Amino acid sequence: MSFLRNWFPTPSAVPSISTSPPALVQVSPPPAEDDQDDDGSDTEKETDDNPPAFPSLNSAQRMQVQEPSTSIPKILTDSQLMPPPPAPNLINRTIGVPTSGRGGLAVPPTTTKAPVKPSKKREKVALAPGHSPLDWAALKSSGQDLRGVDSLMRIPPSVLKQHKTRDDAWSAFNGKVYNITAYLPFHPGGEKELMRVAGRDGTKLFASTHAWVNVEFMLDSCLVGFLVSEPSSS
Ligand code: HEM
Repeated sequence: MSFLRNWFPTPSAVPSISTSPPALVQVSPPPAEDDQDDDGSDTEKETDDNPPAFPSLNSAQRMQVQEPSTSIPKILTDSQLMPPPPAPNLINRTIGVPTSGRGGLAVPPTTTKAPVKPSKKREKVALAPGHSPLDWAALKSSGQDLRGVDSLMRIPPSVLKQHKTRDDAWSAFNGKVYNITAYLPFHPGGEKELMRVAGRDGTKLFASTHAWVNVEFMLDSCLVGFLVSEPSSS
C-alpha cells in the first residue's frame, strides 16, 4: 500500500477548494537513491517504488513552464538559415571592369567578342543511293579504270583546261592532276561545287573549303599526271 500513498498528495499539500485559488503544485524530484545495497540484499525500502517524475526532470515541457523566456531553439525558415551573401567589396574591383548587372565574375568586355560567322552556309548535299563515302572507297579499290589514260602525263594548264565537262572533268590539287569525273556523284559537297574546279587548279579552293580532307588518298586511283608549266613556244 505504500506505493499508493506516493501517488496522492498529503493533506497539507492539497489546497482548500473553497477558500483560496488553486496553487501550483511543485513536484519535487524523488530523493536520490542511496546505493548502500550494492551487496544484493533484498531489504525492501519504501523509496524503491517511487514512480519516475513525469514529465522528466530535465524535459522540455518542464523548462517551458519554469522559464518561458529562455531560448528554446525554434525552427528557422531557409531564408533565415541562409542570409544573402554580403555585397562584394567594391574597393577590390578592377577599375574599368563593370560589376553592375553582370556579377563580379563576368569576363572582361575586351575578350567577349561575338564569334565571326562564316560568310556562306555550307550546304549539306543528299547523295544518291549507292554513292556514300564507303561506296566510293569500294569503287576506287575495285580495280576499275577511273583515270581514262594509259600512263601518267605531264599536263600543262592549257591541256587541263580542255577537260572541264561533267563527262570529262580533270582538276589539279597540290601539283597532281586527277580525273574527277567518277568522283562527282560521290562528293559530299555536291557535284556543282566540285565542278567549280573542273579544268583548272583547285588547290586554293579545296584548302579553303576542307583542308582536312586527304585528297591524295581519296583520288589516288584517279591520278592522270602532274601539273607542269606551259612549254615555251620557241
Ligand atoms: C576532288 C576534290 C575534292 C574532294 C576529294 C572532296 C571531298 C570532300 C569530302 C570528303 C567532304 C566531306 C568532308 C566533311 O564532311 O568533313 C567534302 C565536303 C564538302 N566539299 Fe569537297 N571535295 C573536293 C573538292 C571540293 C571543292 C573544289 C569544293 C568547292 C568549293 C568542295 C566543296 C565541299 C563542300 C561545300 C563540302 C561540305 C559538305 C558538307 O558540309 O556536308 N569540295 N568534300
